[in-house]
Amino acid sequence: MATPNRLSPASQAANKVFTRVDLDGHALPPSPAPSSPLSGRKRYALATELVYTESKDQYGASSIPIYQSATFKQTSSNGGGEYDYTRSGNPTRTHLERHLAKIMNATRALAVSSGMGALDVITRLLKPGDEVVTGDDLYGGTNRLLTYLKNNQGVVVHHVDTTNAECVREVISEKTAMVLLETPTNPLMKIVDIPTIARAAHEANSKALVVVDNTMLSPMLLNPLDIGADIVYESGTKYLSGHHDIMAGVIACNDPELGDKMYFTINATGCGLSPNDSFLLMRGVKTLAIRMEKQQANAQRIAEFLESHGFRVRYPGLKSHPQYDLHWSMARGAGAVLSFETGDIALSERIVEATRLWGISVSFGCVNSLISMPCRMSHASIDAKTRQERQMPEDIIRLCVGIEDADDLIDDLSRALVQAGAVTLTLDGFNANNVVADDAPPSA
Ligand SMILES: Cc1ncc(COP(=O)(O)O)c(C=O)c1O
Ligand SMILES: N[C@@H](CCSC[C@H](N)C(=O)O)C(=O)O
Repeated sequence: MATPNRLSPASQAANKVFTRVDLDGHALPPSPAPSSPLSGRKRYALATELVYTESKDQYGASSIPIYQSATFKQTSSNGGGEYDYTRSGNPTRTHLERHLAKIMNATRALAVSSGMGALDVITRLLKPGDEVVTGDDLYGGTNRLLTYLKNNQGVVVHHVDTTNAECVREVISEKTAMVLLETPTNPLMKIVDIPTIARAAHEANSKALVVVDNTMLSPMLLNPLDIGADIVYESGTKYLSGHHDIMAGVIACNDPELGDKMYFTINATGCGLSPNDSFLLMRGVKTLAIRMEKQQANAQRIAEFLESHGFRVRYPGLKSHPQYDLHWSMARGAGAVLSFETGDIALSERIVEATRLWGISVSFGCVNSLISMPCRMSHASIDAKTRQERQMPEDIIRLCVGIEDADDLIDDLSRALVQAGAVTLTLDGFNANNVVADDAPPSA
């Protein structure tokens, strides 16, 4: 990372009205929001905090205006205004970031142009020779970026089974600069013990950064910063926005220095979230609680439906999930993504293609329900050999459950299962034709 500029006396004078400046000498808006409970006011329940904002808008606008402006006029030749250029800061984005800091239990939040953009900002904290410890069941794009860093930037990346804290301990050392975790993993829905791994990482190297990708759960269901993480990030494209109409990424932390370093990268590279997308993300966040509640209730019903008909279902809301207790020791809900296996790749393809209500699409967290085959779609950037080594079943079907009527979703899925030949009809209903053992490979 480039050495930060020192402030010239002129900039110091120009910025004297601001209490904090960034690594480049720009004034930093106070974070979190003045409406934050960290400023001493009563903390409401999360569903309330998601919608509650205090705006100082000159006309009392109830919703943050979109400051669709690249530049901001200054009142003096020294500059020094709170905003000068949207790459460096924009009032709509700042409003969103303050709100995010509040709901992510952080003192600083940053909004960028995608979830991968967020991980790019975070991994720029690394330098050649640094070691990263991460999972062997990761989102495909995360795996791709880490592979790039390994091949081109001299970063050493260890992929281990992060669902087994012992496997993580074995590779953690004083050289570990970052531990990058996802829970539940995408798409195998495996659970990672954040507090135990964070403790092990910090014991080995007090400067090691524990980073958690919280995309699958959102701040509605988990606050990784409260249980040992140093940085949390998520794809705002998913639950936070909820409608698949924007790409966004959010990052949050409690260490001001870390926050400033990441802000430096955002300003230096220009990946801050646009004013219009900041507005849309802010609007989406307000309905997070009600969407997540409905999506989760639907997901639970669908997981139980599939399991009761003999499918092997991976969902932390099911008691049969091998890490059910661990998940619920950290999280407030199971989320709305689940996966199941059929034992046969062609059969899975027929099921996916036979659904009508379920859109064949990557991504999750949207109000609409989606169905996909991760090995062909979201995780196709992980090569087939690596997928096999990581025991990712090629026949796995991922369901990302939306807010539709649960009976309609179940009816559509039932029809698709019958049409695809995945089940045998009996007088009592139907049952999966193939019972998938825990470690059985799917037939091609
Ligand atoms: C778990 C997870 N993390 C990060 C990302 C990256 O987010 P984005 O698509 O917004 O770049 C995704 C999906 O794309 C994801 O599923
Ligand atoms: N073609 C895209 C695939 C995006 S996958 C989006 C999402 N994270 C998911 O899991 O569905 C790419 O190459 O990144």
